[in-house]
Amino acid sequence: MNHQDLINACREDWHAYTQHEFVQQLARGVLAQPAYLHYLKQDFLFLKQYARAYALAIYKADSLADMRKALPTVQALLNSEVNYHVTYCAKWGLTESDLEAEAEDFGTVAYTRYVLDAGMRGDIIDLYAALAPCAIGYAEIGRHLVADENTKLEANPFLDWIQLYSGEDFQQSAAQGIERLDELLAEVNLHSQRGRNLVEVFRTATRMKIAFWQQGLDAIPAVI
Ligand SMILES: Cc1ncc(CN)c(N)n1
Repeated sequence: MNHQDLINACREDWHAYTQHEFVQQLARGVLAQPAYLHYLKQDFLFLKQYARAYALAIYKADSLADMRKALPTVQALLNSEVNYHVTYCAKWGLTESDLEAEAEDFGTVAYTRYVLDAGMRGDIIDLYAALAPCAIGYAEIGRHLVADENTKLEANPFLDWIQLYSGEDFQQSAAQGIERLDELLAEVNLHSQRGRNLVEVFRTATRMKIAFWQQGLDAIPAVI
């Protein structure tokens, strides 16, 4: 099996994740600021936990060569994406201490601890299956948004976000992650118990991604 089998096995959830209303509003430049700010703060907390989970891939690897394969992504997360995120948040009036002081929302806790748990109780393939919807999904969203004629590319307050995830650096690092996942999945039969378990890990992580977008939208104060 390969990563495409994982996506095909949970098409509806995948669609709900990659075409979520949060993403549509961001693409049209109409997303309410409280939703975006909540997302940015939670995403900072997410990235820290995600880096911990990715570091688990080094712990779970059997050989030195496999340990090294996880290192570029851990480095990219800690030295590049998190730094970029902090700089980017400053443009929205959020300092690093604001980000650090933020409490983790329920969706952030549920999602990140699910990934850590799937990785800790399973092996390296379970871990990669739980990590995968992040990079694969954001790369797909980035590519789709720049290619879609309905995306507002001029005077869109969220253009930097679209450029980050459609950009060469992120696309390349996602492609490397997919290559590694496919290498590991090649030894598994999709229709075996093992294959079905991996689909369930991937599906659960994808459902958590839907909830993560939704918690951003839910942060918009109700108008009474
Ligand atoms: C929730 C989430 N998922 C994925 C990414 C892309 N690393 C992110 N920044 N935030």
